[in-house]
Amino acid sequence: MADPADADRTITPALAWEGAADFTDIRYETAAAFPDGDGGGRIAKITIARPEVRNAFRPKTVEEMIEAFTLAREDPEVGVVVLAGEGPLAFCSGGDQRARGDSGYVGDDAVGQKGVGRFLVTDLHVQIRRLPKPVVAMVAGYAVGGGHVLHVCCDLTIAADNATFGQTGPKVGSFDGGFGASVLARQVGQKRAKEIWFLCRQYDAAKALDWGLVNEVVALEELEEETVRWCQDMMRLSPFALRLLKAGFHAEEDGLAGIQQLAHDTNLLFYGSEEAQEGRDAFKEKRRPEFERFPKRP
Ligand SMILES: CC(C)(COP(=O)(O)OP(=O)(O)OC[C@H]1O[C@@H](n2cnc3c(N)ncnc32)[C@H](O)[C@@H]1OP(=O)(O)O)[C@@H](O)C(=O)NCCC(=O)NCCSC(=O)c1cc(O)c2ccccc2c1O
Repeated sequence: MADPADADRTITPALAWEGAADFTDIRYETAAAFPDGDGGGRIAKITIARPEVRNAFRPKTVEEMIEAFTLAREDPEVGVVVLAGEGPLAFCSGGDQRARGDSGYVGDDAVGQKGVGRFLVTDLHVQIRRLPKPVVAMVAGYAVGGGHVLHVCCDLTIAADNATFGQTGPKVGSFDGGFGASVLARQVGQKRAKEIWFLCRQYDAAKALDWGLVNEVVALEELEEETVRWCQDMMRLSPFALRLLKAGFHAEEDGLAGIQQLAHDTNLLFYGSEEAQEGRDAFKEKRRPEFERFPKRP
């Protein structure tokens, strides 16, 4: 049970967030990363805004998150994305059990899902893994069930002192044997990942830090300030280097799909070369490409 005293604690806002799109279940906001003008770019923040159910997600919530992550990806100003939950009590409590049908989660109003059970959150996991910008989970309170899997899928996690982590699937007749198990095992090791899933215990922030499940633990009040500091540090670095690093980390873990992303990221670089441009120009000019001009590098 959440500590009732936590309900009166407030996370200090660190940036002047501006609403950047209208959603029902989430908020999508962006802010200048360096309000003092000491750098450029923006940070995007996606907040699950259903505190009455500890930020559990229904199909519509996931649909909106997918749209928001697409907005963040496509915005050339945005360098880092923060994923958060509304309020001090929960990051996310996983799938909304009231929307759980007999063959997945069912949405009444979500596009293309009327009455059809799905695990749409799977698409969101893949999207976060593929997003060519760092994604930081900012965890206050509970990150449990599918909410725990969400933070596992993020690149970094900054936790508040009241954060509580755990998987609940086997308690409620569910499990995530996808990234929820495999990526978790990469993060904390097989024995601990199996413990988390097989015993369904809850772990406090100190234990999560000790296990390498989170990157940093701070007072709840300072959670956003600390998260933004980490984002600012990344915003000062080469975005393409970070993109390639993320793809590199996932290349092996995500199998052929991971290698594909890394390979296509190298295409982006190759297209900028004279050698690649010679191929394109020769085709357009209907002539033989002069690739002999380019070195056969050792
Ligand atoms: C998160 C809690 C530990 C918090 O406990 P606390 O005592 O602080 O608060 P309450 O229990 O009183 O909750 C307040 C209020 O919120 C409602 N609520 C909380 N979580 C959910 C939820 N997930 N769905 C619906 N409603 C929720 C709760 O009923 C209360 O409402 P009242 O009207 O009674 O006031 C604790 O709440 C808790 O343990 N929650 C459940 C956590 C859980 O089991 N989540 C689901 C796991 S399964 C899952 O998430 C999942 C999702 C997927 O999309 C998958 C996809 C593919 C494979 C697997 C998937 C999967 O397993």
